[in-house]
Amino acid sequence: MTVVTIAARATGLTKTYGQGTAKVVALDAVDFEVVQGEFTAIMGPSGSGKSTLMHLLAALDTPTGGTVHIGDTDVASLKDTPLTELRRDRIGFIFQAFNLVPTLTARENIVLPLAIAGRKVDQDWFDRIVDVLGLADRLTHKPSELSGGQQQRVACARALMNRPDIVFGDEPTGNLDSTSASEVLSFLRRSVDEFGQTVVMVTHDAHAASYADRAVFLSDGRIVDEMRGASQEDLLLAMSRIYPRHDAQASNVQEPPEAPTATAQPGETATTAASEAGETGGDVDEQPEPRGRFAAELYREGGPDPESDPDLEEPTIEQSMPRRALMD
Ligand SMILES: Nc1ncnc2c1ncn2[C@@H]1O[C@H](COP(=O)(O)OP(=O)(O)OP(=O)(O)O)[C@@H](O)[C@H]1O
Repeated sequence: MTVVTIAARATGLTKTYGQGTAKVVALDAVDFEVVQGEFTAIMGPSGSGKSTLMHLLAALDTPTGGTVHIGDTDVASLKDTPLTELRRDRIGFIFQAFNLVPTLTARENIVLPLAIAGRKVDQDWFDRIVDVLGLADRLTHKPSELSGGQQQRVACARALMNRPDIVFGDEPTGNLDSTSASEVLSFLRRSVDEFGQTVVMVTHDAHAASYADRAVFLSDGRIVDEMRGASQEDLLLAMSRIYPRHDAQASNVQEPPEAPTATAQPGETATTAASEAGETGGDVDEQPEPRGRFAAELYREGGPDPESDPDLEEPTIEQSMPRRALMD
C-alpha cells in the first residue's frame, strides 16, 4: 500500500477582491491537496485564479475564507516571525521574470536565502544542484552576463538550496525559448524523481504541464478537472474540452509573437544577448515559440513586454525575492 503524505492542503479556500458590483471572486471555496514528492501543474486560462491559488498556498497572500496548511502547519495560526520563517525555510519560489539580484553573482544569488537566514551552505548539496543545472562555469557571472535560460536555472538552484518542503513555480518557463524551457522543466522533473522534491507549477502551457505527474484545471476560481500522467496531446484535448471558448479564441491566433531583435529576451538585455551569442556560440535563448495552442493566448493576452511590464525591469535587491518570503 502506498502511503501518501500531504505537503500542502487548501480547504474551502476563497479569495475575493473588491466589493459590491466590483467584487471579483478569484478563488471560490477550493479544496486542494498537494501530494509530497509529486510535480503538480495548476492550469487554466488567464484570470481563472491560478496565481491566486499559488500565492495563497505559498503563504504569500491571505485568504478571504478557508484555510491553508503547509504540512501540519495552519498558515493562519502563524504570527509574523514564524510565518516569515516558514516562507524562507520551507518554501522555494521560481518566478517567470527570474527575479535575481542584478548586483550579485550567480553563486551569491543561489545562496542568498541561506545568507539572509544566517545559515551555512551545504557545499555538497550546492555542488550537486549546480552540477545538475550545468551552472558550474557560470557561478561568477552576474545575471546580466547570463542568458534567460541560465538565469532561470540560477533561480531553480536558489529555490532548492534550502531543501524546501515545496517549490512553487509561477509560469517559470513563460519567458524562455523552447530549449531553455525544456531544460528548466527537465530539472524540475529530475528534482522530483531524484531528490523527492515537491513541485507546484502554474502554467498556461500543455507542454510544460506534460512534465508534471498531475495537472489540475481551474476555471472561474474553481477546480473543474484533473489528470494524471497526461501527455501534451492529452492535455491539449482536455483543455479544448474544458475551455472551449478560450480554445476557440486561441486557435484563431495565427501569428506567433514578433521576433525580438538582437535575440534579447524579456529579463535580459540586448547587450547581454548579443555578447553571449558572440562569446558562447549560441547558448542564448532564441525567439520564444508558442508551445501549444494556449501559448498563443499567453502572448495575445499581455505576453511578456519588458518595455511595459514592471516585473521585467531589473529588480532591486528588495524586489528580487518576495520581501515577505525572506525578511519580515
Ligand atoms: N489585486 C487584485 N485586485 C483585483 N482583482 C484581482 C487582483 N488579483 C487578481 N484579481 C482577479 O482575480 C482573478 C484571478 O486572477 P489570477 O491572477 O489568480 O488569475 P490567473 O489564472 O493567474 O491569470 P493569469 O494567467 O492571467 O496570470 C482575475 O479575475 C483577476 O482579475
